Amino acid sequence: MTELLSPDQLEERLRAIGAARYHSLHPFHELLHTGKLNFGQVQAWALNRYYYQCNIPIKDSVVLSRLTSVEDRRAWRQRIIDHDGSQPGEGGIARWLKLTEGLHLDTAYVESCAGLLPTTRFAVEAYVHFVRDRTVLEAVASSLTELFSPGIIQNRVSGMLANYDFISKETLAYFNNRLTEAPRDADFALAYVKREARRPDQQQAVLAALEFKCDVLWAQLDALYYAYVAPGHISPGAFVPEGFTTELRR
Ligand SMILES: O=C(O)c1cc(C(=O)O)c2c(n1)C(=O)C(=O)c1cc(C(=O)O)[nH]c1-2
Repeated sequence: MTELLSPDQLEERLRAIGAARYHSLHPFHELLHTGKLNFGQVQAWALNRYYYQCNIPIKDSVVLSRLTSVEDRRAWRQRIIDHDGSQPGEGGIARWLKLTEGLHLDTAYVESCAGLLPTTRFAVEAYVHFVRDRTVLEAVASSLTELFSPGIIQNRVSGMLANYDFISKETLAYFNNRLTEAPRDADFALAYVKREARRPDQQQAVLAALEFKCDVLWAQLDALYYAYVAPGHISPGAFVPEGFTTELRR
């Protein structure tokens, strides 16, 4: 029988999953942050990640609809506002489009999602389906990768600014807001699971939800690596950068 963990032991186990499986450890991120990728490879990353960005508020709307307490919904709805904004041109999705625009990608093409790698689509959709089909506790727990995102975002922003002449503070503005939004969201989700996971089976489900989410993030980077770095097999129909080469910058 699995033992019942104290709330703090549960947190410790969650943090251990992040330390072992978060996408900060993926070799594609290492290349991205240290300036090794060429322009086309960075374009491919931003284009594919757009699909994650635009599905996050859909995912959060599903979670919102499943939370039964007014207080929890009040807190959760801020996530949707953060990404969708309250006016045209505001919010995280619009800020992500500033990045893709800065990388010379046509906005209509990005928004059409026509150039995605199939794995990007499948991984992101698996996340949306997970929060719909599993318990609301697992749905909340699956957002807990955000506990680990401020570190990688800081590395990414400083690394990309230092290493790519085609990247500026303005194009990376998306990440500024995340540095305050992510800890706020993660604190809420962590308190929620520590409070609500009161049985061993629920605690195991929470841990498995975080592992699942790490897989969602990891699979997206595996797909980028396979298509745009090595061996460089771009899926039929997916984005092909101009003058595509898998040669890395030195
Ligand atoms: O840049 C990153 O590495 C990163 C990671 C994650 C994450 O850990 O899921 C998110 C984000 N960014 C992000 O910008 C974001 O809005 C976000 C929402 C969520 C979520 O699961 O609800 N994760 C993340």
